Amino acid sequence: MALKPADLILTDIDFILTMDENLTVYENADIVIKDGKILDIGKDKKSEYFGKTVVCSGKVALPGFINTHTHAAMTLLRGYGSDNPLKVWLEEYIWPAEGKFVSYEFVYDGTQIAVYEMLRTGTTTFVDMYFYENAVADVIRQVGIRGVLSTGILDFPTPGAKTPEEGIRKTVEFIEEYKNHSYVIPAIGPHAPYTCSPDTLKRAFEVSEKYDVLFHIHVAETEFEVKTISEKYGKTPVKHLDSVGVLSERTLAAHMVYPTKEEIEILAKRGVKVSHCPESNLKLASGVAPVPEMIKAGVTVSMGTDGTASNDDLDIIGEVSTAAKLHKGIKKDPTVINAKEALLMATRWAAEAVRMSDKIGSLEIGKYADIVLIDFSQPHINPVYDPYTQIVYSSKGCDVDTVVINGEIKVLNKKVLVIDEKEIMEKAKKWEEKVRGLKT
Ligand SMILES: CSC[C@H]1O[C@@H](n2cnc3c(O)ncnc32)[C@H](O)[C@@H]1O
Ligand SMILES: [Zn+2]
Repeated sequence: MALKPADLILTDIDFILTMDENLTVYENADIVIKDGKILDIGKDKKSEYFGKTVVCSGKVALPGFINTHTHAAMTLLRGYGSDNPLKVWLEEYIWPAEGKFVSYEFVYDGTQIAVYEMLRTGTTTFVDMYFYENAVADVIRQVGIRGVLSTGILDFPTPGAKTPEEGIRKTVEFIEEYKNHSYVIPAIGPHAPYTCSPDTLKRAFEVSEKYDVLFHIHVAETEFEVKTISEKYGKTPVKHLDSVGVLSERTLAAHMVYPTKEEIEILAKRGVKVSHCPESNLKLASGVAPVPEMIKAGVTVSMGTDGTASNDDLDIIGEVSTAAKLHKGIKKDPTVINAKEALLMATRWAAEAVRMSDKIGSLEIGKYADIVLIDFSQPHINPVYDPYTQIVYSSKGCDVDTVVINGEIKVLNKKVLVIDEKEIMEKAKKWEEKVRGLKT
C-alpha cells in the first residue's frame, strides 16, 4: 500500500483522550496531522503515512485546553493587592494601577508572559477581556495561539476608552479587522452589570448579534453585586440582564457564583454559557458557584482562570483539579464533578462555550490539530489505573510536555519554542519596578 503524505505524525501515544461525544479513548495509538487539522487518529495509523514523526511513548494526548475567562496582561499585576475582597481589590489596588500603567506596551508585555505560561501548561485557546486588545492580537499572531478577544467596556473612563461609546466603536473596528481570522477571534466585552448601564449593555448586545460574536461579561460574582443590582434595578443580576435582553446562546458569563434556582433555569433556557473560575472566587473570597446544579439544569459550564492578580496562575489543570475537589467538599458528595466532567469543562464544553465546537475542544478527524501531551513517565503520576483521574488529581500544568496548535509544535520536551523566556523575565522585572511603590 502506498504511503500517504502528512505534515506531522504523533506516534505511540500511551492514551489518546479524545473528549469526543463518546469519550473515545485510544491506547498506544497515533495522531496524523495535515494542513493544521487532524487527518487521522487511532491504532497503527503511523504505518499508513509518511512525514515528520514525533514518538510520544510515555505521554497522554488530550485536546488543547481552553481557558474561557482571563485578563492575560494582568500577569504584570500578579500578586498585587492580594488578600482583599473584590471591591477593595478592584477599587483600591487594581483600577488605580491599571489607570496609571496600562498602555499598548503594558498589554503586549503582560500578554507575552501570560501566553508563555498558558502554552507551558497546555492552553491552546484563551478568552480575554482587557484593554488594548490590538496588543493581545499582535502577540497572538506572532506566537500562533488562539484567542477570543474583547476590549472591556465600562461606563467610566478606562485606559482603553474614555466612554462606553468609544469602547463599542473600537470593538466594532476590531471585529471588522479580524473577522474570519483563525487565531484572533473578536468578541465584545461589557465588563459587568454594576459597571455597565442597561443602555450600554443593549448596545453591546446589538453588536454581538449583528456580527455574531461572543458577548463576554462578569455576572453574579459576589454578594455585593447581587445586593447592588437588586437595590438599583429591583432584580438579581441574571434576571436584570434577562430583562435588558442580553442573555442568549452568544452570552458567556464569567463567575456566576450567585444565580438563584430560578435564574439557573433562565440561563439554561437562554443557552447562556458559564465560565467557572473557582480559584479566583476562592482567593477573593467571593464564594463557590453552584456548578453541579447548573450542569444538572443543562447549562454549559466551562473553565476559566480569571486574571493572574486574582488566581494567581494560568494553569488550567490546576483549575480543573480545584473544581473537581471543591464541589465534592461543598456538597459532601464525592460523585459530583468527576474527573471526566472536570476535563470536559476545559475542553469540549469550553469549545461549546466559545461556539467553536466544530473546530476545537475534541480530537476528531477534521478538527484543528490543537493537542496537548502530558508526560506520564514520572513517579508522581504512576501507577496509571485511569488516565482521566491521573491528570485531574495527580498531574500539574508543568507536566505538559508537548503542545501543538494548528499542527505546529509550540512546546516540546517542556520547552516553549515560540517565546524567549529570558526576554519575558526581564520584562516582568522592568514592570515590577514601575508598579512597586504605587501602594504597599
Ligand atoms: C474591562 S477589562 C477587565 C477589567 O476587569 C477587571 N477584573 C479582573 N478580574 C476581575 C473580576 O474577577 N471581577 C471583575 N473585574 C475584574 C480588570 O482588572 C479590568 O479592569
Ligand atoms: Zn474577570
